[in-house]
Amino acid sequence: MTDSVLRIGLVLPDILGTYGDSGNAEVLQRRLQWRGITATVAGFDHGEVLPSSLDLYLLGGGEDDAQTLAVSRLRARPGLHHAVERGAVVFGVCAGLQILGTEFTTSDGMRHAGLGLLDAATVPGPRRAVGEVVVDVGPELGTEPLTGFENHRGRTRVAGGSHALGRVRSGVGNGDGTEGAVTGRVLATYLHGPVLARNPALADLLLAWALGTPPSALPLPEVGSLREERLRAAKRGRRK
Ligand SMILES: NC(=O)CC[C@H](N)C(=O)O
Repeated sequence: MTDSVLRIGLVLPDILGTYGDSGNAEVLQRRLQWRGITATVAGFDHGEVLPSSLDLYLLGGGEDDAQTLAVSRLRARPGLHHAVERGAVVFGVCAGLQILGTEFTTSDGMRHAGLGLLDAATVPGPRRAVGEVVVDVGPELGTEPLTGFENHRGRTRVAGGSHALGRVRSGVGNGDGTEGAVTGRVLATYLHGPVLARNPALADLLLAWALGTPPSALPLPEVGSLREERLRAAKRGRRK
């Protein structure tokens, strides 16, 4: 972070951003603003060059074709890799998770190289995973349980260079009981929502990484009660 302004970039919002994932940028910006910290949000469409100088990058979800186009654009230029080498924070959702991994196979059986920023490989599952998810976050990150909505066919195996974000209490996630993947400051999940609106602790974890220090507490009781309600709803609607 330079000049006391945190710079947030939406990566290819024209093709990656199903289920309002671009709203994650708004959540981060607003949570900083409430603490008196200025943040800028800029979107970089697929015709534009993605700068490597930003503090925090967001990748949303997308259909198979959209994510195949996205990965070809991102592999053609080293912007995101240079940013990660500089210590920037990267947050991916669903297709974003799959793209950040080493490789993914789409529903048509085509295998595509990923960006290799996470040690995670994705193959199609037997059916789409659709519904509410609750995730118990691993002790490495230690935030409260996450809630979100998933809609994906891919199943992801996290290997030794990354660790899972957590374990699913309900829902499918990666498909083997785990959810998401993390390497350093690159973190990804299957959860839509926008997930950072539903899980402020995760938003603040990303902000702590980007700021280099945990942001001040932000007591918003209504956000807490909404979270409790969603956890209860996920329990009631638990999938078999
Ligand atoms: N919601 C998404 O981003 C879907 C990702 C991917 N196309 C899948 O179906 O697995």
